[in-house]
Amino acid sequence: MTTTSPPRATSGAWRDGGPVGRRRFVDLGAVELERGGVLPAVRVAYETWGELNAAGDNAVLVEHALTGDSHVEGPSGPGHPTPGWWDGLIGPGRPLDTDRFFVVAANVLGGCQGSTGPSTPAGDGAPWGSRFPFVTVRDQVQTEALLADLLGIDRWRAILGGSMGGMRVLEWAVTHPDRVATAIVLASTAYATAEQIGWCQAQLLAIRADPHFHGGDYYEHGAGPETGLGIARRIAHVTYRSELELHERFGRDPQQAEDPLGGHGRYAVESYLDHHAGKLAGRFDANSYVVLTEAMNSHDVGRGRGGVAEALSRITAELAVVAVDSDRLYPPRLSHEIADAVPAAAVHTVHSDYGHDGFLIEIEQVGRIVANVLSGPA
Ligand SMILES: CC(=O)SCCNC(=O)CCNC(=O)[C@H](O)C(C)(C)COP(=O)(O)OP(=O)(O)OC[C@H]1O[C@@H](n2cnc3c(N)ncnc32)[C@H](O)[C@@H]1OP(=O)(O)O
Ligand SMILES: N[C@@H](CCO)C(=O)O
Repeated sequence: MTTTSPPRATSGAWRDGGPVGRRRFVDLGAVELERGGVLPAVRVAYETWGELNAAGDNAVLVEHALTGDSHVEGPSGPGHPTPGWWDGLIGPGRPLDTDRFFVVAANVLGGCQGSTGPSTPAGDGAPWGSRFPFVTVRDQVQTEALLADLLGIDRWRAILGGSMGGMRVLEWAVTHPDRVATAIVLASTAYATAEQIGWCQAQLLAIRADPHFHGGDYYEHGAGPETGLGIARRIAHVTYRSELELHERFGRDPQQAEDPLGGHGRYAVESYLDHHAGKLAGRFDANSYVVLTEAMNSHDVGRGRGGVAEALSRITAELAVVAVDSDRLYPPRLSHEIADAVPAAAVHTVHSDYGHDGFLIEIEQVGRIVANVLSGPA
């Protein structure tokens, strides 16, 4: 196997941590971080579908977005608090055809669904909390490269993902061009834009201003910063949808019998956002939200590489860039910027009324694009 960057340190023996439901765990040892320092004893949770062939050249990596996890496909159950977030994409005869492909999905470094993150124990047994280091998208990809090594995958047949997942796809293709045959980047960008960073600032402040945040060391307290996390989700969720969808779906309707003009009642859209806030606060760790949001803000494939265009020129993979036409958070111009820098890249458009979340909702269109891109030989 060859890599284009020197391997970073790993230490300690790898071991398979055994399954929980479909989810398996590997201990990767220590991972050196881009910003300095080392994360010791990194563990990654992952799931697989299908079989790795004898040549080891049929593996596909699916990269999840901010609040996703390794459970791309299948019902909820032990180890899987939610159903698959791209349910219908993986299986025999499906776009990620398990008769052809060995599909892998891992929970991201810094996450809260089995991989090492702020809520997992540090060496002293207490959760990392505020001590968890700053990690970048490159650190996350480096961790996935170590996982690939351990799974015996020298080169991915394809890597695909949307939003924050698309950031990791691009970083893979730029950092390890010889390890990626096909890259599919959906609803994403080569760098976090000023507006994206701006929306994230408000979300981070909402979490950090929650009195239950305790600087990130809230685990030993009874309550965590659910209110701040919920406000962050409300802000983010509006950016994930389109103005027209919200208008046509909710308009100025009150929530059932509530009276918004009375000072206490809610509009239906407020109730909808309350619902999404409560759901996320019930399933996601606020510190992970902070760590992953800061990682997204750090995203810039051009950093230290002579700029974005220079970095993208390293890509040798077949590159498909997928834009959602109503996406106001990762607008289609950002997909075209990527494609413009990679002469052989193809741009595909998903038509959706739903905005950025269209990459999760428009599963049939996404599936058709994925199947089409993967229909040929590597
Ligand atoms: C199913 C899961 O949770 S998968 C978990 C992992 N998820 C991920 O990784 C991706 C993150 N997920 C998401 O971002 C979102 O859940 C999406 C994109 C999948 C949601 O997309 P959509 O299917 O369009 O759902 P939508 O935004 O319309 O929300 C539907 C929910 O809002 C609720 N809702 C709708 N209107 C209202 C209202 N006026 N008041 C209160 N709740 C409302 C519905 O009852 C429904 O609740 P439920 O999801 O608990 O059943
Ligand atoms: N709704 C998605 C969008 C992030 O891009 C998530 O929560 O992961």
